[in-house]
Amino acid sequence: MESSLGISDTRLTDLLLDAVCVVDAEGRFRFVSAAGERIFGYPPQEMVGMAVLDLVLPADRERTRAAAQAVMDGRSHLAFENRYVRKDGSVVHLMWSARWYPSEGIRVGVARDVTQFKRAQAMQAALYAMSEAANASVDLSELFRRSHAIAAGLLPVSALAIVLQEQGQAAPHLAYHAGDPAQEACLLALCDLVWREGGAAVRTDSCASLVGVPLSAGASRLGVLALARACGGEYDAEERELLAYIAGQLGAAVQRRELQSRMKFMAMHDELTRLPNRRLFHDRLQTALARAQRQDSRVALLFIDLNRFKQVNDTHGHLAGDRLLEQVARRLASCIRDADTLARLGGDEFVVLLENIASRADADIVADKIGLALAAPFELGDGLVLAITASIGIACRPEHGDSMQALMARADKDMYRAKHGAAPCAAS
Ligand SMILES: Nc1nc2c(ncn2[C@@H]2O[C@H](COP(=O)(O)OP(=O)(O)OP(=O)(O)O)[C@@H](O)[C@H]2O)c(=O)[nH]1
Repeated sequence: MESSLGISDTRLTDLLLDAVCVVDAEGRFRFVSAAGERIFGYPPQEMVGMAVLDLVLPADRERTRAAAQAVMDGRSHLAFENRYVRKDGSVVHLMWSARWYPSEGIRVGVARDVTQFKRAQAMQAALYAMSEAANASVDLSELFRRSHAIAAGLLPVSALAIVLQEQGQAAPHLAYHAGDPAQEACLLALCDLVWREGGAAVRTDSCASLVGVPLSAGASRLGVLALARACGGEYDAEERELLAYIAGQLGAAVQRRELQSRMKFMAMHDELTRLPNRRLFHDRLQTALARAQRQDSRVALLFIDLNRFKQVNDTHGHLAGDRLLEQVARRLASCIRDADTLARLGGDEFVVLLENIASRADADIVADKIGLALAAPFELGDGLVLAITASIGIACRPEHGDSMQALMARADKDMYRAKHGAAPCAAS
């Protein structure tokens, strides 16, 4: 057919970026314009005679069948969206406008490739969802659960695994796995490969198609995020790119969270010995006293102050002093039970909180144990061996008071007397 300009309609449609498709009543292509090759990946002549639905992504077929029926019932359809599988197996997102011509028995549809737009939309959705998850979730496992849900909303996922490299650990450990348990082993093997080689990897196993991407933030390698899809082909380049994007967001969130928990730890612990600091100790003591008052139980405080520690610093240097404090902390920790609290109040002062003791004698036993533990010489490196002593003061609830202030003051006073060779405070 000629246009009023004397150019054939077909040559005009060939100029369009959108593909014009003419489909017969049986749902077979009768004509596809030149843009069809770019959009569907098939030369237009090869598409003639093919059933439309055979090219539609299986998940979208039912919707597409219903939309085609609506068009054939005379309802023109604008902006219907579905996905086709291109000749090379990749997926293209299309937006259609279509009309049925009853006298010719044909349906004419114009297909626009909106893949780039959809991808940008998906990335945007992932960005929002991930940043929301990163800020809202309370802990890492909740963040991982939400990231899993976001990934599953954008990609086919039958199982997901996250491995993380913790500080001081030799190798990354499994931090999260959800989905088909049968796929855990192959996901872990892929995580191991990605971690060792430092780059994204894909693998097709008997159980699934897998993809793994590094989790990192800046120059820090944090772990690996890996997905499995049980059926329906492999992850294409676009899906891998989307996953890398999610991993980038997740990596930044994990790093932020690690930083937060490190800061939280540092606010409550002593940097040198990693023991609870004064602030955390006060919290624990308050809680212990409240419990003791409820249960009418006994609590003891042991104040431990090293004797002439300043001399160690002055004679052997601050580093030797630090090493000595670290070793003292370890020896003190070995003298108490898990339920007791050992803290460093500052400098060379430590404190032990004993809960649920039967009598003052129990506190004396621990004090003797500490004296013995500290009596053995300390090897501080470079051949330096030192012996030290400590002064210990004891206060017990209820006999020395019921408040934190009263017990701390009493234990401090008792320690001072011990240091200066005076007899312990008289029992009150
Ligand atoms: N190496 C090291 N020294 C510290 C640290 N914190 C405090 N100090 C030092 O510990 C010393 C404590 O001095 P003092 O309180 O006089 O303790 P002392 O020498 O044991 O004195 P007495 O308790 O009276 O026997 C000071 O020299 C502080 O500078 C630390 O983290 N590392």
